[in-house]
Amino acid sequence: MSANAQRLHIAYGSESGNAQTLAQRLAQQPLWQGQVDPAIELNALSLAAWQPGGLLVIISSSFGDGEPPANAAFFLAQVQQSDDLTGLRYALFGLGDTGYPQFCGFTKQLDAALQARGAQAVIPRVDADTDYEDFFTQWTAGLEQLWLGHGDVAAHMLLRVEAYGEDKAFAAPIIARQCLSTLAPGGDATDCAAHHIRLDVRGSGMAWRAGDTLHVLAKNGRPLLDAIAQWLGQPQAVAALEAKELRLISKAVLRGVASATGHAGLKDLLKFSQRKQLEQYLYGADILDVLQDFASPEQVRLDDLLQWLSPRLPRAYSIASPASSDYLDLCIRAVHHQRNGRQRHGMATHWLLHTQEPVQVYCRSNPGFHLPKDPQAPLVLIGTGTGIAPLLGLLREMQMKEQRRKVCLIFGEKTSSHDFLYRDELLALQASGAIEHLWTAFSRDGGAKYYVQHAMADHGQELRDYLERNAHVYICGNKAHLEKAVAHAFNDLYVLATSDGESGCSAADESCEMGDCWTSLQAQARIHLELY
Ligand SMILES: Cc1cc2nc3c(=O)[nH]c(=O)nc-3n(C[C@H](O)[C@H](O)[C@H](O)COP(=O)(O)O)c2cc1C
Repeated sequence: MSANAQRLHIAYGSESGNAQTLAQRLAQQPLWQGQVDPAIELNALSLAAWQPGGLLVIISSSFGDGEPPANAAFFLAQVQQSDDLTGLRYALFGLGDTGYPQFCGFTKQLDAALQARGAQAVIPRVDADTDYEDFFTQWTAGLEQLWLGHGDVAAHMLLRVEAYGEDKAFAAPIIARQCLSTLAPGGDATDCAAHHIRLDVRGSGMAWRAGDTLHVLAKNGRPLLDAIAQWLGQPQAVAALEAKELRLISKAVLRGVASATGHAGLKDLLKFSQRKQLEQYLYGADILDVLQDFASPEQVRLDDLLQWLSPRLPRAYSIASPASSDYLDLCIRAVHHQRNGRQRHGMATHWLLHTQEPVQVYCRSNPGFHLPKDPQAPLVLIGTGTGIAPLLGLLREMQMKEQRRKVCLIFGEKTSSHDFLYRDELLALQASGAIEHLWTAFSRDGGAKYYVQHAMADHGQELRDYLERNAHVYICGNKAHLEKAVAHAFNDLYVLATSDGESGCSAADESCEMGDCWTSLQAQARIHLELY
């Protein structure tokens, strides 16, 4: 192509500068120097003055509700007013965010409008998510191939993130279930506390990064549906309630039941002053508990119940896999308890552990738990139980990107013999140097209780070294205790160091003004929390 003196015209639509930066970077590629003009805003491009033989390269974001950025809206109008654009050859790179319902809405609309008028896409349109660097690199390489006359590579390049969500989930088969806990001699699979689950998402175009969450739309278990139908005396309730949320009971449901029954105890429980008692009551309760405890079947109509209950809610799990791979790993804990004579288990967890059907899933971004931008920044990873999952995701993503950071991992669980989750993989990462320090805190290994905060205190000097080198701290685990315990342990690192007569910190490190190390780390956005 270069031999026949083609020209490349690069135009962008950009609100906050991302597309503009990419367009400018593209214009600077050495391959087409002398045959490219500086990148311009899309609105400055005149289709009436278009010279045949050029290649139009458009990089644009979408804004508002899938609309053009302000500096691109006029170009779309020009396209829409054109009758025939045959002979116009273009490549279109869309930037968007799958968090918006109209993902890449503008660039999809522009692509359709250009094609409808006979323009020819030399590379299929790109739909890129916020993490667009990889796509941009591949797309640029495709353009270069095209420029050199190897159009085939580019013509078959499909760089598209699919925007999945609650209304459009991906059906992912489960291809592995594995017990992560070492079972006691004679123990069976029901004693297994933590499980590794692998989902096959090949071909889905699903995008995520380590630290993101997977949302699972689980089905309600048949025993619960049957029991509610039996209580109501209405067999049709099974099908009617299938898509309803039967476990996470909102106040709106309780108000509905209270108004239908006039139950004084339930009305009391709904008072603001009773909010602690209400929280306790609802912990582990399902709608059948509420009906049995506060209503009789003749007081509740199925139609009313359907109105009170919300659609079933997705359950979120931390992803343990690196960015957008073929398989998506989870680490989940099986929870069981008895209440009102019925055996209970976590709805989605039970579904993931037992279903033979593909599971409806979609990813959601969790930017607060992504790897730090600075590729040198060391990491302090602290996780308890299944809280290891996103930390493992970060470690695996670093491996994939060949990032060498200093990493220390503190893992807490009950016993070393049963609960050292992902033991072999973690030890292998340590042996390879990907983890510099691996400290475990097994609380029930005998003697005094030993938790992650104790491991932190025992390795204070190493931790202070990490913090002074601007380490980022990632914490995942139990909402009730972990954050507080770890925050105290960080503060103590400096209090103790100072009382020992060591400064424990360099003058350059603000985090070392650490009467309050924790607050200081938070203010510097170096604490990343994922608590549940
Ligand atoms: C207020 C706002 C609205 C947005 N609306 C959409 C949208 O409807 N569809 C989409 O795919 N992305 C949407 N985005 C994401 C942007 O397209 C994305 O951040 C892009 O990288 C911005 O590129 P730019 O800096 O070149 O404008 C929106 C972002 C913001 C801040």
